[in-house]
Parts: sequence; structure tokens; C-alpha cells
Amino acid sequence: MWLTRPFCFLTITLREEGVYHLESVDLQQQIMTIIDELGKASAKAQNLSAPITSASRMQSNRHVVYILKDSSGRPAGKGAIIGFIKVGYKKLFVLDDREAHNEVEPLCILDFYIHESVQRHGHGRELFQYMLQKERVEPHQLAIDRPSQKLLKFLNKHYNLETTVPQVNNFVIFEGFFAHQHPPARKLPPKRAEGDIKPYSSSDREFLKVAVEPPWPLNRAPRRATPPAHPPPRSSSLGNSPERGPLRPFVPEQELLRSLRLCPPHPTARLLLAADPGGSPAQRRRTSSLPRSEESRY
Ligand SMILES: CC(=O)SCCNC(=O)CCNC(=O)[C@H](O)C(C)(C)COP(=O)(O)OP(=O)(O)OC[C@H]1O[C@@H](n2cnc3c(N)ncnc32)[C@H](O)[C@@H]1OP(=O)(O)O
Repeated sequence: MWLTRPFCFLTITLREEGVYHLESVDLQQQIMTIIDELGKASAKAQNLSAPITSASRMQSNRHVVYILKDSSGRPAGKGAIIGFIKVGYKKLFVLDDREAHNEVEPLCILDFYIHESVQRHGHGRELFQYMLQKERVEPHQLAIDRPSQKLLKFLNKHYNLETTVPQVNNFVIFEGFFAHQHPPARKLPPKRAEGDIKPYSSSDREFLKVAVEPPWPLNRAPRRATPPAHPPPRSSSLGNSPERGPLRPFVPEQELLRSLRLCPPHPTARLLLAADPGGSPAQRRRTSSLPRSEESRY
């Protein structure tokens, strides 16, 4: 679907050095509030017990959030935030189609949300395309952190991603993943015990398991070692979300968007925009001071 209204994108990464030197502390505060609100809305939409995206978590990692904003929205031209996608590079051990472990560090889709009132209008694709372009990756190069059914359908429809390579962690990769690893995927000795690979391959959503596990004896269902090609919807482990009516705009726009008219960019916003706040994606990866495995996963 072609988007006719003026839309713009914000690219935010809170750990990049430049962002800490924003001229306006107020702007940074507002952006942090927006990220918190988006994280909560996404968690609610996915029936998660807690947000996996928050400003405080983003300050301790190098994840990047792309936000889609409708610049022409109401009230009074202040615009409305439509959704976001959070991505980040992670070291993972993934199985190839011969079940050999490969150490890779792909770009991972960690969280993705479009407001309920405008889903299936093409906004998700618009945002996803923008992210692909900025990160300079192809869809089949991505690893997806426990995708919802909606996201699996989305990837199938827009990018023909259907055949998955079965994994023992929560990440989903698709056929073609190994053809495009740069640098080439490192082969490891054949299959090790699952326990050995967990520290590297933990999902951002791992901590949620603790929160959602029902008390004994309700927690006795056997665990699957290998997620199915199409993992069950999150509601299967978390319960169905209650029916609810249309949501009100989830961000108090008047307050939060006062300083967020970022199209076209103004000086204060420049550091936040996709026009390379911290260099190319490759440069951003290289600036990490911590070993990847020690970085916070949130
Ligand atoms: C790693 C993770 O982040 S997993 C979590 C992913 N996020 C969620 O599940 C939160 C709730 N869902 C959403 O926020 C959105 O539906 C997104 C982000 C998945 C997709 O954004 P949208 O703006 O709806 O996508 P867009 O309009 O570009 O594409 C629509 C396609 O997405 C898929 N899709 C979107 N919503 C649904 C739905 N309710 N049921 C089934 N498929 C859906 C379909 O393939 C759909 O095409 P169709 O309408 O022809 O069937």
C-alpha cells in the first residue's frame, strides 16, 4: 500500500556518545518517555508480562530504535507516533541445515510494533524497509527474536520469507541466512549440549519466562527443545489477551511531541536522526567497548 501522508522516521540509540550531549535535556527526556510508552504498548500487544523495550535498557546497550511518525496527524499538526522497530547485533550460535553450530553476529529484530488502529495499512512495511535501508541488510540476513504469528505472516507476505532453519534457541532465521554472512559464519565443532550455547544465544525475551511461568503444578508441561518452524503465538504461553476496544492514542502527544518535529531536521534533532548519528552500522558495531556477550540484552 502506498502511503500518502507525510511520514518521517526517527532513529534513536541512547548509548551513542552524541546523544548524551544533546543541547536539550528536555528533548532527551521526552524521547525516553516515548520509548517507554512504545515499549509498554508493544508488550501489551504481544501479551508480554513486561516491556522488552525501555529507555533505561537502551542506555545499557547499542540497540537502535526506528520510530515512524505521521507528521500530518492531529492534534494541530503535531503528529502521531505510529510504531517502532528495535534492532541490534547479537552474537548467536545458530544451526545450519546440517545441524552444525555456527557463530554469527547478525542484525536481530528485537521488538516491532505498529499501533493497533493502523495495523495492516502498510506502515509496518514502510518502517521495516527504512530500517533495512539504514542498516544495509537484506531480510534473509536477519535473525528474529521469537517472532509473533503476525510478524511471521508479515515477513512471508512482504519478503517471501517462509522456510525457517530450525534452531534450539528462540531466534528464527530463514533459508538464505548462511549465504550472506559477512564475515563468513565460523564453523564450530559439531553439535554441543544446548546448555553450552545458551549464554550467547539468549533472547531479549528470556527474562520474561521467569515472570510468566505458572506455579507448580501448572508448570509441568514438557519443554520443546526445538521451536517449531512457526512458533506458537505468544498467547499460547501467556494466555489470551482480554478483548479490548480501540485504544486511545498511546502517547500523550501534546506533551511528548512538542520537541519532536524532526522533519525536516533541526539542529537539536540532528544527532538523533538516521543521518548517521554514530557512523555507519559497521562503525557502530566496532565502537563497542564491552565484549558482546557481556552487554545487557535489553
Ligand atoms: C521480534 C518481534 O518483534 S515479534 C513481535 C511483532 N509485533 C507484534 O506482533 C505486535 C502486533 N503487531 C503489529 O504491531 C503489526 O501487525 C506488525 C508490526 C507485525 C506489522 O505491521 P503492519 O503495519 O500491520 O504491517 P503491514 O500493514 O505493512 O503488512 C500487513 C501484513 O502483515 C501481516 N499482519 C499484520 N497484522 C496481522 C494480523 N492481525 N493477522 C495476520 N497477519 C497480520 C499480514 O501479512 C498482513 O498482510 P494482509 O493484511 O494482506 O494479511
